[in-house]
Amino acid sequence: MSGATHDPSLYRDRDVVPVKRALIAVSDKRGLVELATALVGAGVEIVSTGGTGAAIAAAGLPVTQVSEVTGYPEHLDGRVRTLHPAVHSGLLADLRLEHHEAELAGLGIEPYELVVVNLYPFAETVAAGAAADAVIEQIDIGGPAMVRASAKNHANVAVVVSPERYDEIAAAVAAGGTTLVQRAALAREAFRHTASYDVAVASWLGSVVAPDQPAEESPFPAWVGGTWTKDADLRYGENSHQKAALYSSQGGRPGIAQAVQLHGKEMSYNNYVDADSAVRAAFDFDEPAVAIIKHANPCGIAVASAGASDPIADAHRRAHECDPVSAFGGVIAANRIVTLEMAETVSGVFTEVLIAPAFEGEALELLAKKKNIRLLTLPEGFTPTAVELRQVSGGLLLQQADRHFLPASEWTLAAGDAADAATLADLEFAWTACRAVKSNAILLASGGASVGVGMGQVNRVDSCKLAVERAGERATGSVAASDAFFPFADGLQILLDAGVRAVVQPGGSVRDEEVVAAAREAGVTMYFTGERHFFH
Ligand SMILES: NC(=O)c1ncn([C@@H]2O[C@H](COP(=O)(O)O)[C@@H](O)[C@H]2O)c1NC=O
Repeated sequence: MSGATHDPSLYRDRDVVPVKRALIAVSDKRGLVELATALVGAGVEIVSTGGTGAAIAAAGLPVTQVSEVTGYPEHLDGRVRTLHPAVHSGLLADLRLEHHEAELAGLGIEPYELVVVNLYPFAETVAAGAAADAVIEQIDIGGPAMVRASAKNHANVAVVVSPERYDEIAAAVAAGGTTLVQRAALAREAFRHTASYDVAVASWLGSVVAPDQPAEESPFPAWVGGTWTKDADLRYGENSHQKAALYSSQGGRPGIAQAVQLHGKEMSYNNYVDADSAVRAAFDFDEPAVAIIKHANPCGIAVASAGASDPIADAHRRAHECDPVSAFGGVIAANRIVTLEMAETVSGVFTEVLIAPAFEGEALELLAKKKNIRLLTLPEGFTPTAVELRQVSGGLLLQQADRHFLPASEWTLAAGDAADAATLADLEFAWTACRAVKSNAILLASGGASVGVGMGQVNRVDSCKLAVERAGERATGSVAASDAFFPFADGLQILLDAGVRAVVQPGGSVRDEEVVAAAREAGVTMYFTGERHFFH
């Protein structure tokens, strides 16, 4: 229980607070000298920690070292510097209260009206791969303590945690002081900053130094922290009556949210969802690949054919040919640089979004002539998501992303003759590509390109019908992949009747014998992978 009285009549009004004394301790020294110059120009006394004070003094500006205020040298390798009542009482005194003012004066402690702090670069040190002890030294203790104290006391103190606010704060100081509204906004920013910092520290300790369980028991920690900052309000959500916004995860790996838009109208909520699916599908492949997505499902997916003169253009052309009707208004992802040749084929089709690692100059120039297409590049350092989070009411599901594609060498031949190399390559392509198709998924492929996709049906028979119908004549001689086992022979029979020549599926149904017999009777090769690719 705090000792505060909370008697509203005791609080004196304080809106504009003139700044007479500022405490500055910053790791990131960008803009420091300019800010200090402005403050000194406005008659502000500056108190600073070692490195910050040295930088200010080197600029020829007057500065008081914090050790002079505390009467203690900075000690324990700098672990204790500002952690002292002479500092913290000056930050926490609520000068709206007469007795705080009197107590502070009695102790001979002077208040601060401005605190400028940014914290030790913890996340950057982790990212640089530093050893645990070096990382621990970068857990800032004194900084967050000052930030939190000043933010709590924003009735009296303005706290600045970002160099982006320096101009604004210098202007306020010069104009006579900070306003309560301004200080409250800065306090909000300050607590978000320390909260994000603590999440980063807690996550690192929980995953690197002291995992909750041995990794072989569970790769998932007992606690998951995360903070996200808003990038943009979107025009609307999945539908126009739903409001929506895009957030970036702080400290996470860069992904679709950080993609750079080079051209076109604002990205919509559905554009982001589909672009994410498209990128994920294209990056399931190591070889040049293109995925065309509609409503989170591929309507075409292909890798470059061997010896293609322009591999990514070839992959796109063949992905498009899978289902040109559905590709209208599609979202395309390429896992290689978009070439002029690919741009030429894309420009002939109405396309919502094209996202890729980069664009050749001429490709960008050509596509940018089209008003309706959005062109995006993936952020630097992009890698496919390794762990997926999904919200469920009241909680969150975490799972490792499905990026495990058993090669044909690990499959079991269940029916027919062993496939030749070309057929096996096609089966491997189909098996990988069908991961990107919502269950129940059936994908027919030929020559490293999908030719018919049956997606999202609540029984496998309908997925087979859909895949065969979409493939038309191309079903004959194609190969098929099924994301999970055939529970009966009926779905498979549809594929066999359509002329499919080889099938890959997990196997494992109680009626596998019936299913294998149907394949044998049709003289069709069938492999079991022993692993499925459900996708919801
Ligand atoms: N130990 C302390 O009392 C302490 N007080 C302030 N700091 C941090 O020291 C940094 C500034 O140090 P310098 O001015 O020496 O470059 C800031 O990031 C600030 O958050 C401290 N460092 C760590 O906890």
